[in-house]
Amino acid sequence: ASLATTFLNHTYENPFMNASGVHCKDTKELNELDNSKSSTFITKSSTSLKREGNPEPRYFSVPLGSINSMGLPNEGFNYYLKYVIDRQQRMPKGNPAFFSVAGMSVDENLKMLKAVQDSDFNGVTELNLSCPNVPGKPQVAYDFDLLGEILQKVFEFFTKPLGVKLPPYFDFAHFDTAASILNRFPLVYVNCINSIGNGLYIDIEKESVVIKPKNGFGGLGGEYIKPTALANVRAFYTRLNPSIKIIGTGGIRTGGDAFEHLLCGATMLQVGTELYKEGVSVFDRIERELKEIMEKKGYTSIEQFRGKLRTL
Ligand SMILES: CC(C)(C)CCc1c(C(=O)O)[nH]c(=O)[nH]c1=O
Repeated sequence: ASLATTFLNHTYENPFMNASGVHCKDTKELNELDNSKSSTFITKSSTSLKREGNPEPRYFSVPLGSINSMGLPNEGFNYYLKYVIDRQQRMPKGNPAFFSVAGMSVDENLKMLKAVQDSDFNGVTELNLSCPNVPGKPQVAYDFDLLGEILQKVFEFFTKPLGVKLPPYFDFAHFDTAASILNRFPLVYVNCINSIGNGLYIDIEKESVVIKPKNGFGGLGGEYIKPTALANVRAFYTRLNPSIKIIGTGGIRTGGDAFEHLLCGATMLQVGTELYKEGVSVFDRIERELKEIMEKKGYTSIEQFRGKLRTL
């Protein structure tokens, strides 16, 4: 069975890569990803300037996943742009890399995207729409008027491949409204989902929360979020123009989880929490497990079952 995956006219040897934010903060982590069985990588969402992020503990692994309130710690936009452009020069035939931006304001996002547009970067850009809005208003992706406005402004000048990272939605009216907005723009993909926002994990022995920022509230990842991730992948796969691909992120721990995301219609698959727990060897394991499942079912390629989820 082959895991070959064509995405944006490039054939990757497999659909797997890291989720932004995990194992992608500096050159060491990015190089390790690039030399792993991950088909490519995405950088930590960058802001214009380097950010320390929130006080620690700000990430905590738990039996069924993870909780985090990192606060966008990153080396700054120029650091990551330099990394991906140096890599293009080092490996002109390398798989296209992904570059994530998450400005703290609409203007900061536009400024960074203009810089990407004017640069030699020839990979894929991901706009993290969980980026914060003005205090008191929900994140951009949950403010539908602002969602349309920011994409309108971006596509007035951005002509390189652009995808968006979406938080989970939980209501059909939200799936419908978000999809109707996204369908208006020449996006190359939507990435479903970001962590489920503002969960709370408690250590019963200490009768305490486990992360310091936000009184312990943080984004959930891992097994907790797979059903929500699958639903969002399926909801957007069935609502968006076929030209807008789906990247499946959320709860991918085994080859079976990957198979389920592909059944829902995902093209590329991102691994976050499990990569944090296992390190880059997670890609070897998940790829082996997915191949075993495909062979048992008689599939030789992913196209034979992608999107073919049955209903009753
Ligand atoms: C939540 C934000 C800090 C606004 C964006 C960065 C981010 C973070 C983070 O840096 O805290 N964590 C996530 O699970 N998803 C994200 O998109």
